[in-house]
Amino acid sequence: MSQSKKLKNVTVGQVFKTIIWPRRKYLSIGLVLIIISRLAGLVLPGASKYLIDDVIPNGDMTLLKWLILAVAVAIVIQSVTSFALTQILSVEAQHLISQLRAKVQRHIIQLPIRFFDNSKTGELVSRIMTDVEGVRNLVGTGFAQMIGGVLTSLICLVLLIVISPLMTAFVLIPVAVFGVISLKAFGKIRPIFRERGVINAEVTGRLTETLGGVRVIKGFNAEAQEIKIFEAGVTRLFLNVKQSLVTTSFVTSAATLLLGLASTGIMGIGGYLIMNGELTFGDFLAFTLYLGFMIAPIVQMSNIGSQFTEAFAGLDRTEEILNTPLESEDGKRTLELEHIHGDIIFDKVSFAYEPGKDVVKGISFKAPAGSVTALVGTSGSGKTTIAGLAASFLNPDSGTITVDGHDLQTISLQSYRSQLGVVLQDDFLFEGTIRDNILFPRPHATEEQLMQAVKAAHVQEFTDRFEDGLNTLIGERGVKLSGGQRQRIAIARAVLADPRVLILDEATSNLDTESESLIQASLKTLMQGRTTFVIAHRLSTIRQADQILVIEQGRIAEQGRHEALLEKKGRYYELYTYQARI
Ligand SMILES: Nc1ncnc2c1ncn2[C@@H]1O[C@H](COP(=O)(O)OP(=O)(O)OP(=O)(O)O)[C@@H](O)[C@H]1O
Repeated sequence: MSQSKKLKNVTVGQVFKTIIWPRRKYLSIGLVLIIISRLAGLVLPGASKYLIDDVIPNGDMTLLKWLILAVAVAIVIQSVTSFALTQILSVEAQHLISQLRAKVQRHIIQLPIRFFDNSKTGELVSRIMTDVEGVRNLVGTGFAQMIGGVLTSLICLVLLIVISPLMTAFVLIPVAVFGVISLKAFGKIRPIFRERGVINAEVTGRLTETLGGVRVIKGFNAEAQEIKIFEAGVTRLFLNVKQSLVTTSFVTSAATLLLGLASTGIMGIGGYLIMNGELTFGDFLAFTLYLGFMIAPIVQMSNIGSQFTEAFAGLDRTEEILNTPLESEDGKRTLELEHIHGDIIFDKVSFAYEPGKDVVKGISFKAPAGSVTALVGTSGSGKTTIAGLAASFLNPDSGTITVDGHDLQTISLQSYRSQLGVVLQDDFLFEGTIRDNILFPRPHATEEQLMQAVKAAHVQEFTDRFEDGLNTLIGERGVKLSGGQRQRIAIARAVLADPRVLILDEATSNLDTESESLIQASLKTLMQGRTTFVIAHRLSTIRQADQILVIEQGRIAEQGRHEALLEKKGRYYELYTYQARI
């Protein structure tokens, strides 16, 4: 709710400039087709007048033939133009949707990590896939209907005035009342549509989490709770739709009522005028038919109006995302480093997720190029945050981090991250082959480079057992891998990427001895010659580290190598002996 309040309305002018104007070619062709189609549509009521006033009373067979020919041609024109219209405009609308989806995804993926910390995955999926869908109404057939409707109504209005100004005036009053009602109504439902986007995203977000975490849910027997939460979500969605339906159906009914009353009045006035000889039967029939043609689009407008309102509401939300600054949009990040040596220095670095609550408090240390810095400490002490700062995922609130003497905040993300590698606990593998997963950071690596990485990470030890080797599919449609196997793929990927700076979050899970020793060996190769920050859980890694930082509540409590720290019998000794006891 608070999110929707923050939103600014997208204006008609903005939409015209960014969506309508660039498509002026399609839309003008569409417009011409609409004009032809609507004019053709008026041939039938026009012909009826001649049929009644001239052909039938005079028995004029020649005129009858011409009339029938004209009506038949008009109908063919109408069907051809409406086909072409749908083809041109609907296809262009879908094209626009795909372009917008790509644009929103491109933007979202470049937002800072902090943004993702605060958003649900499913919610973002919904923003990319669903929010932009409404725009099809702006460019697609909705647009054609609106322009066509306005045009038909105007032409019919002129024809009605020509036939009888008095009867036309009688019709215009309810039309004006209807106009006021519908304008008010659409102003009211725009926030409802926007709220729908929010609810939709929330419900989808939770659903994605529920399905992803199904093991935990079943493990805690929490199905009933999730069912309840989802039901509550879909009910909110239903109530929202209901609310907008009440408004739109009110508008449609108001139209039917007001315009129906007008038609009734017309019957009276028309009958009176015919009896007085001031109106012919043909004119009366044509008036009634034209009136229908004028009214139909106005009633339809309520539908189109809600489609437009929906489009605008979706655009409001899309615009909000597109206005969120990209992580690279920090004017200071202009330094391009061709090659990074990897000397990293933290100088009095502080960081807070929430203002006033520092999680990292004035930390200073040096990580020389090629060294391994192990971060140890209790849970929540700030290890991941420090690693995130070194990875440029987070920026210090005060103090500086320098890389080869340059402030990390001035280095372009592209140039730093191209020399950065991360191996995280629950590493990200996607559907595809093992080969694709390893090649992911360097899709154009040679077979030789790939094989080197595969060997270094001891991936072959298990892929050799698969019939398709490295080409084995993993994920839903392929084999399931063990935790240790997944880690080795992640390590192979990092070896192939050959980064200068490496962030490593060691897995805490206990592995069997064979896996464990293979992983240790792989990690050793991986860390060699790279500036490594490792959130260390394995004793072997900690022992070999060039320096260990013992983190306590965001500060470095102790610093040194394993043996020296043990001798000191301080905090590290306590942690170490406590772990050893377990
Ligand atoms: N995205 C976030 N928003 C707000 N607070 C956060 C966020 N991430 C972490 N914190 C807080 O910052 C503190 C340090 O967290 P951090 O993840 O760095 O600790 P850690 O030492 O890595 O813990 P662990 O070993 O359990 O992973 C914790 O108190 C945590 O609650």
